[in-house]
Amino acid sequence: MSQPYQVYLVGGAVRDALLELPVIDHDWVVTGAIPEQLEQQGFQQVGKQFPVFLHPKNKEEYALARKEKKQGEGYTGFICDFSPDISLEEDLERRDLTINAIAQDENGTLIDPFNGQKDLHDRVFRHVSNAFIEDPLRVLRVARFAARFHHFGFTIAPETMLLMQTISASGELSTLSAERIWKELEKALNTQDSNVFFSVLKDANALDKLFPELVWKNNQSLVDILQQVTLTPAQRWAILCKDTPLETLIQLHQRIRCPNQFKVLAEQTRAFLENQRIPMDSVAWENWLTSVNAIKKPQPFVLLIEVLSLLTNSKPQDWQLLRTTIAAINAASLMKLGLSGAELGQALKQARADALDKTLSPFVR
Ligand SMILES: Nc1ccn([C@@H]2O[C@H](COP(=O)(O)OP(=O)(O)OP(=O)(O)O)[C@@H](O)[C@H]2O)c(=O)n1
Repeated sequence: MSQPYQVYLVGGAVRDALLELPVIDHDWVVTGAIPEQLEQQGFQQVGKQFPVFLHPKNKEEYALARKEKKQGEGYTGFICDFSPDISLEEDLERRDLTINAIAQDENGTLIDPFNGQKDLHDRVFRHVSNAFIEDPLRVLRVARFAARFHHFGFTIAPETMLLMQTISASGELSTLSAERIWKELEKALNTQDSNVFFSVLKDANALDKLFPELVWKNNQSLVDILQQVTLTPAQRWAILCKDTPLETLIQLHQRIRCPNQFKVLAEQTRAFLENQRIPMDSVAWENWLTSVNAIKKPQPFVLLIEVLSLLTNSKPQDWQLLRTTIAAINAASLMKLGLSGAELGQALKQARADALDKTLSPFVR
């Protein structure tokens, strides 16, 4: 007969509930079980190296309690032990921060062997154990949590910052994939204090290693601009990249495999600031023209105008006038002028570019 096993809620769900924040993802850890027991209950295994199972109904993640031993470089070089005698404490000990190493059993009782509740109360990010340095991604995670919880007044424990600097000095950051770096960066850009992400990386001596191309000037005016509540993550990225020369920015975007919507806006913004021009994507144009309310449903062009307005302290020419002008520039109106074929296409492009230039003229130096 199978042994009974225990299930605990862990990680972000417990932390966020204690901070009275909404909880979206639930991660569970299971002790005293072997994979077959969970499979018999309809759980589906998803991770091979780290045994993680999906709940048959709610699809939440259940991981077998585990201990790892680092054998190689980076995040992947682990030998993993997930035998059923691994205790909850042993599992929690290998987690990144004390505030992420609090578990809750099925009765709602908190199990907190590393005093995560105290650190939550004192607003401190503190590593749990020296296993922290075995995963270089944690430098980015701490920087991202620092941005997300900045308004709560969190600080990084000096001994944890020392470990982050140790990771940076080890060269292990170079083992992180572009996808993992982007994932953390994108989450940081979703917070209003995204500049904190970069200042923490700088303090950890990781900024030059992770984003050597970025020319980032951490001053109050940048922070004030980033604090605008209505900014989208892509707009924040464009603002953070404003001092990076266009050529270098293009290289950075290629290296980190930046998604198009972030890349285009940041490159267009920088091009304007350098008084260069990148031809506007015609699809973006059409979208903008056809959207009923450009503010409610921001299109790339509108996002660009907003960013340029903030960075240059100027206002664009009357938008409504631009919309009317551009709406009037369509194939039918140009055909009336006797244009057709390639000539018509070219004229259409030119007329739209002229109208765009006129609207954006206040931003051109
Ligand atoms: N490199 C990592 C990644 C994750 N964890 C542990 O796994 C938990 C779940 O990870 P994840 O879902 O990535 O992050 P959350 O802490 O839940 O935070 P959020 O989902 O809000 O980003 C973390 O709380 C932490 O205990 C860790 O120790 N080291």
